[in-house]
Amino acid sequence: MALGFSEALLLLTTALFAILYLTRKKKDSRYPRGPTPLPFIGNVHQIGRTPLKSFQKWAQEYGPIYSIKMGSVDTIILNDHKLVKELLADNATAGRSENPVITAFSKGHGIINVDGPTWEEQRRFTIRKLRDIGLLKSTIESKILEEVKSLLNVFERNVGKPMSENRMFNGAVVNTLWAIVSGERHEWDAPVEPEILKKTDELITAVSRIALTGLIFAPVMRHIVPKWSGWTDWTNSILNLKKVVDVTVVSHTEKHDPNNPNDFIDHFLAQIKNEDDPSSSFYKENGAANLFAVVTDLFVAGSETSANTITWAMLQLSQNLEAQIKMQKELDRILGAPGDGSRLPSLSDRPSLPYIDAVISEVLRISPVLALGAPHKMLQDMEFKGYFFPKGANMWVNIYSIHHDASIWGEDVEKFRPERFLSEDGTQVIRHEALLPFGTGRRVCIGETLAKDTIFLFLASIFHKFIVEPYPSCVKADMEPVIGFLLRTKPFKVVVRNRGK
Ligand code: HEM
Repeated sequence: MALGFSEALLLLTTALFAILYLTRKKKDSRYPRGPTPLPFIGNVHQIGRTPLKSFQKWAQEYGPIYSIKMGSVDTIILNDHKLVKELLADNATAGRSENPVITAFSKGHGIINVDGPTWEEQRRFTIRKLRDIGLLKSTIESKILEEVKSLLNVFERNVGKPMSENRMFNGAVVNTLWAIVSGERHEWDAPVEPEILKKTDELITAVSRIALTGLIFAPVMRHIVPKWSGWTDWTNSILNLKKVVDVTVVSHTEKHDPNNPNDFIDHFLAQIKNEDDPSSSFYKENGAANLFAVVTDLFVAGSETSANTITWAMLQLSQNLEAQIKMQKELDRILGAPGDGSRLPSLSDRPSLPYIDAVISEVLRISPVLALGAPHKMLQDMEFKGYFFPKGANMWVNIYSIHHDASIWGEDVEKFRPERFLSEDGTQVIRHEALLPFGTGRRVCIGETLAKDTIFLFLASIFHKFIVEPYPSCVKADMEPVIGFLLRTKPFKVVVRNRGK
């Protein structure tokens, strides 16, 4: 009897599943347990529309270390801050995924998406140079304050009008980073948007799209549905940003004075010029490729994360007027009452402003914008507390679940309460070991200090000058995050009033 098409398809699929099941590689019995995966898609279908809740549910079911399969990739999820700190300090966990969608961005260069000698060399150099630039007289602080002044003007022009959260801080944050990297400053609030801002925005939109279509978990889609999956926009946006960065690099090369570096690109060019070791990641063309990759890494890692965190702070403070007023009283004590006699905050005021520090920690706790950090890859087999982690497996830190664990933070874990980061008399900031918004260990974020300085100066300046209230339709805003490449707020509006008048 001849088989019909659907019977043949069913037979073929069953046979395929059976072959996959029988030939699957047997895992070491100490490999972490987890929900049963399907062939090809793994556990992707079980993650659903509320991934953070699915991850939390699995942690309750399988414990602080469990495993899932993202497509065909073995992925270990860590949910306990003490275990995370111990594990991520070990070089064996410091690799990065070889996902072709992600590596299209950097092709073996830069910091974020590479491991091995290139990563070590580029990371060490970038940390050192960001610190050096921060110590120079034209400090990072003055560059941030330039942007703060522009932002205050925008707020001033909008007093009494509804202001949408959408892209409220992106221009100012990208400009801060661009000023540090290239020494150039653009009017981001000008009628014609600067190219660097436009292209960074395009790239971030493209990243959000590939997070939504699932391209990262099923890279094969780039060959089958390149447009729909977001692959075409993703690769185009990389090329477009590269063109803008290249123009700036060329103009820096033409004017380059190795004895007088002014910005990050100048420092990098001097390093390339002095490098005579062919195995170095600064050597000739390799150095040039790393320059582009590191500059774009700083943008991608630094701009949306900082801008989104400031947006979360706006939302929380507009919804929690009591905390906002406390913050303003503290600011008035140090900067003077808002108005003609007062001044802008500076980084040296920070130790005298513990409440703001506590507000920033609480925002980073409740809304860690990189909720699952950045995936790590096991560089070698590892045995750890009775578990076995094989070389090549991915490892994610569930920062969100650690930050929302009632056994660590107490029953009011979902409440915005900056006081949890203050001593009883309110004068000292408490550093909590389970607060990990920047990750930890060998791969910890290199921009933590810059991000905290930026967030501090932006919030202190805005809230000293303005009262920020919810727009009437947003009085009880929905605080649930929108999940994509980053945790974002749902759309909301605020109205600002001048405090000094
Ligand atoms: C609120 C702002 C920020 C947050 C929440 C944040 C968070 C993070 C996290 C969770 C990681 C992953 C750590 C890991 O792999 O375990 C990371 C990595 C990184 N961040 Fe940030 N970040 C922020 C701002 C910045 C800024 C301003 C810069 C640079 C100017 C930056 C540069 C980087 C780089 C280059 C990496 C990769 C480090 C590596 O792979 O070795 N970040 N960040």
